[in-house]
Amino acid sequence: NPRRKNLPPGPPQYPLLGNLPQIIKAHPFGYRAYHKLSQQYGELMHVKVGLQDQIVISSYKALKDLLDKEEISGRMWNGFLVDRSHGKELGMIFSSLPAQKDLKTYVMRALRDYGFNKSDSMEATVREELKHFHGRMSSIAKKNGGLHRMERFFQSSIMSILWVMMAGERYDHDDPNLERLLKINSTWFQSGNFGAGMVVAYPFLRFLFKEWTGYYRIEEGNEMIWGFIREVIEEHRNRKEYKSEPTNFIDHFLHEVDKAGGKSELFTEEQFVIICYDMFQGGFETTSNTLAYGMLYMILNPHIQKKAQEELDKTFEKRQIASIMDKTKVPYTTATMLETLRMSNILPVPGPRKATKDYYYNGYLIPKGFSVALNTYSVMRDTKIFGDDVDTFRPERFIGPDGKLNGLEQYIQMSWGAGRRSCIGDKLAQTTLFMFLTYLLRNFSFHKVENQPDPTTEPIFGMILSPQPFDVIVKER
Ligand code: HEM
Repeated sequence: NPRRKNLPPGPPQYPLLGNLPQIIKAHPFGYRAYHKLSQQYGELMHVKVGLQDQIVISSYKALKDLLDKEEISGRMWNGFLVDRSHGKELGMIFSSLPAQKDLKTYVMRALRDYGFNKSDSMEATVREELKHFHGRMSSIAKKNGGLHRMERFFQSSIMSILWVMMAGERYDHDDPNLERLLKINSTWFQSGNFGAGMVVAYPFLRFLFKEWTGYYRIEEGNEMIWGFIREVIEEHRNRKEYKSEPTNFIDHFLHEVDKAGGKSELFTEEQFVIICYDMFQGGFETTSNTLAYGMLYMILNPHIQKKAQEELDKTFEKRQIASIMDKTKVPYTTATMLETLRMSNILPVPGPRKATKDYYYNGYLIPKGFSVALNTYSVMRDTKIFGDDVDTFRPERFIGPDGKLNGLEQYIQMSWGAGRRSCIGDKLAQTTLFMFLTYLLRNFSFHKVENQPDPTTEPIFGMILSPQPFDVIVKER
């Protein structure tokens, strides 16, 4: 095939296996394997993951140049993703249909009416959550000498914040519905093990080896989440408020569904179920795990924690909750947050794009139908951008000689993708991270348990990375 000679370089392929042998040999975690292989094959690399052809983009420049191109603004939708939405291309994250664009625009506009992406109301929601969170942290500090096992610790707060944006009401930490939702999400995410990786490589395996591929967990998660959202819809329908003046996103959508009277492909209940699914999956595990990593890096680097606390003590009163506008007042703490995002990089290879048409870049062909992977891990570990010590946690790299942020922050923005398929939650995520981190460090301190080995920063591998559970001593300051 003459077209193939224009493909980007990549390792030689084996029949049926494609490049799986080289990928697995390079590193058991796919994203690190891509990092290693891309150092050999370049910023655009062609690999075959089992039966799936993929172009891997591994430099900041190529990502920046390519991600906003319409030709690669589709999203891969196969295997377990098809089952997630009943075999139909629905929702915002995984659909490549023209309707996705309209739906995303609608969701962002509608959510905005209820505070999403509006600085004041977003901060008010986070502030409210932090007030409750303080109580939780205080009681931890008072018990067992402050010893606490950090495991999915921030999930409930982050879900509460998201729920206020969507449903207009807050869940208490011990609300059984919140607990259910948290359990549902963890079921789905924990299925992202090696087996699920094999399901990506060979989608049909999921039907043959449900147990081995972990696919039964995905099925279980799907059932639970659809059920949960259907109950929410029913509850909102029974309340009937949506009929007159919707006061939250869910009611707003139901209002639109009724108005459309079955004539719209956007406003259907089935579409709504998948939108909620998208919001839970995109908006929840990501920010929570980044925050957990933040805590971990603080206990592993007490000198950095101390330096950030000194800066915060000079700038904020105890119990004062910072605003994202205060970022420049506390450059070192902001740099600590950026370094946390860089090092934890919880979505090192996010849900792949798909080329919907052929596209040429620097003479290389990205063929229609190929999957396109955004290898942000290679950006976050690029020694030409961040210096030789990319594997060290060092916030100073974001600070210039004048003591201010030096502009390297722009590279961290790639954590949220770019172009019309970029993340809708980057602002909420950054606001939450900044407000939580500043508040936590101003009011509490975090320490290693004496005589225990250092907790590892190696992640639990999954669709979204998370730190392994670790012990911490929390002290109120
Ligand atoms: C640390 C936090 C987060 C990270 C690192 C992150 C990262 C990403 C990335 C890399 C993408 C794909 C971008 C692309 O293809 O160009 C994405 C898409 C998306 N994210 Fe996030 N995200 C985070 C938080 C959130 C939050 C808080 C929400 C919702 C409130 C959210 C909702 C979404 C949605 C709906 C999409 C799909 C957009 C589309 O396909 O058009 N994310 N996110």
